[in-house]
Formats: sequence, structure tokens, C-alpha cells
Amino acid sequence: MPISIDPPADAPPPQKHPKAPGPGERTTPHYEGCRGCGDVPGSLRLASWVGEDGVSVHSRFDVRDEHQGAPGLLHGGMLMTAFDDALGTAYTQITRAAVTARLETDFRRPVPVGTTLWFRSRVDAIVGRKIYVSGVGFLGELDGEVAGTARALFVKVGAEHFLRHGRPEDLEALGAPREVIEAARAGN
Ligand SMILES: CCCCCCCC(=O)SCCNC(=O)CCNC(=O)[C@H](O)C(C)(C)COP(=O)(O)OP(=O)(O)OC[C@H]1O[C@@H](n2cnc3c(N)ncnc32)[C@H](O)[C@@H]1OP(=O)(O)O
Repeated sequence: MPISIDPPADAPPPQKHPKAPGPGERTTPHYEGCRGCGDVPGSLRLASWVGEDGVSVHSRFDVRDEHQGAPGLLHGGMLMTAFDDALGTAYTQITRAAVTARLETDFRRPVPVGTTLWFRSRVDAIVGRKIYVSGVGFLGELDGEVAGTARALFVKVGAEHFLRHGRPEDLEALGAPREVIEAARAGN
């Protein structure tokens, strides 16, 4: 039986992080090697901007041949990847370093190759380490026909999560000293 990811009704409204970009500004990838938003081979190259309210985010994903799951149609897992990243980008405007614990997606319309998908995502609540986020994907334009909807629970983690579980060479490329990685793995 999955644990509920309904945001508590009495949680205070999330506030934008003071260093987050302002309304209309482009957000930066949370990790350059990310296959959702990084500028690397195999990435969806999701691009995101802060919404007019300064807290929500809208994102763009151009669906190409390499994203197919059926003839000429977007793979459902690729849509989930796009939602994961779009919803994750929404929480990074408010707080830092959390990982996806649960992601629920409803697939409402098939998405043909050549479509531009647009997303609106927002943080609904933050309670302790738990971040509740939801989003909608639209065909062709923001607020166009709904292609899918998603809800996610992200759980805040410290740097040790990545030091302990990430691949050492990728962590070293980001500047983490080998001894720090080894200490995290040893549980120190
Ligand atoms: C810009 C950013 C974009 C990001 C997009 C990409 C994000 C990713 O792809 S992240 C990679 C995929 N995710 C992962 O690898 C995470 C793997 N899972 C984990 O590491 C752990 O399970 C983790 C960290 C989520 C939680 O573990 P842990 O730190 O021990 O916390 P734990 O006590 O189990 O859970 C914390 C709370 O969350 C709740 N919770 C945890 N998992 C779930 C879940 N699946 N469903 C509902 N609730 C959950 C727990 O019930 C608990 O609630 P409470 O505090 O009320 O008791």
C-alpha cells in the first residue's frame, strides 16, 4: 500500500529562495550531467523558466525521434522523466537538494514526435524534509490541451546522499576530494 503524497491542507505557502531567479528568468540545470535538463547527449534538454508568480515554473520539451516509445509517439517513461525534472526544477526555486521518493503520472493524450510539450509545475507544500509538487503537461502551448498530469514527493537529502551513493569519478569531476567520498562511504 503506497504512502499518501497528498499535501497537508494546513501547510504554509512555499516561499521562493532569495537567490532563485526572478519571474520570467531561465533556471539553470541542477546538474550539467542530468539527462533531463543538462546539455549532454541523451538529455531531453528540458528548458525551464520561473513563472509570473515567482514560485511556479514552466518548462519546454521538444519531442524528437529519439524519444519514441511507439511509432511516432512519445515514450511514457520519457514523459515521466520530463515531469520528474520539471517538478524538481520547481522545488529548486525554494529549497536545495532533494530526491524523488514518489512520482505519479496520468497519461491523458498521446504525444506525437515533433510536438513541443509545455509544463506548469509548482510546489504545493513543504513539511519537514518532504516537498509536495504537482504539474501539468500541455500539447503545443502553455495551457493548451492537457497531455498529462503528475504529482511527486521529493525528500530533502544532505550532500552525503550523493557522496555515499554516486559514482566516484562523477563526484571527483564536480570537485569532491577522494578522501571526502571515501569517508562518506565509510559512514564517517
Ligand atoms: C532540479 C531537480 C530535478 C530532479 C529530477 C531528478 C530527481 C531524481 O531523479 S532523484 C533519483 C531518484 N530517486 C532516488 O534515487 C531516491 C531513492 N530513495 C532514497 O534515497 C530514500 O528512499 C529517500 C532519501 C527518498 C528517503 O529515505 P530516508 O532519508 O531514509 O527517509 P525516510 O524516513 O524513509 O522518508 C522520509 C519521509 O518521506 C516519506 N516517504 C519516503 N518515501 C516515500 C514514498 N515513496 N511515498 C510516500 N512517502 C515517502 C516517509 O514516509 C517519511 O515520512 P515521515 O517523515 O512523515 O515519516
